[in-house]
Amino acid sequence: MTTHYEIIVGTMLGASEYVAEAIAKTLEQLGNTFTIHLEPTLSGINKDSTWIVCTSTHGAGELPDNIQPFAKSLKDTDLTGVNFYVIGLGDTSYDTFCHGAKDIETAMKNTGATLLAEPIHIDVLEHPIPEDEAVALFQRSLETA
Ligand SMILES: Cc1cc2nc3c(=O)[nH]c(=O)nc-3n(C[C@H](O)[C@H](O)[C@H](O)COP(=O)(O)O)c2cc1C
Repeated sequence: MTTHYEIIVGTMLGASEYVAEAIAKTLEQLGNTFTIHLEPTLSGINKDSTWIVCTSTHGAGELPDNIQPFAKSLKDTDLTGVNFYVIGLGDTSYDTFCHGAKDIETAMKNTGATLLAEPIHIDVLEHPIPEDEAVALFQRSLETA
């Protein structure tokens, strides 16, 4: 069955965008379709699709600027029935490792949306090319979801 995926990207320096593109390629090879959102807005994202939030963390554990308006708009929104995955990029030298991804996971759950698999948190210190690790882990998530 073909599934459409809405890939919501939070990025400052582009690494999460590369990860999103690699995930999209994998999904496409499996016969699915996708849209990548680099300036995500709630109204622009299809609620009948599966969502993937792919975001880094910046500042002192904050979400990148481009995804902050989207994250704020989740408050008081009902997304019951929406299924989602989370892929976070971070650096374990910060004690706020992947806090942005963790915050948006909580915000999504508070809307009533359903997390389909354990969130993926990639340490870019250990994986300087995070897309390879992300694809490997995400393929496992698809199998268990
Ligand atoms: C100024 C700055 C602050 C950062 N703060 C955090 C942080 O608080 N927690 C974390 O896990 N990673 C942090 N990182 C690491 C980034 O999340 C990591 O480099 C990531 O790969 C960047 O992805 P992007 O290019 O998609 O933004 C920080 C990086 C920079 C440059």
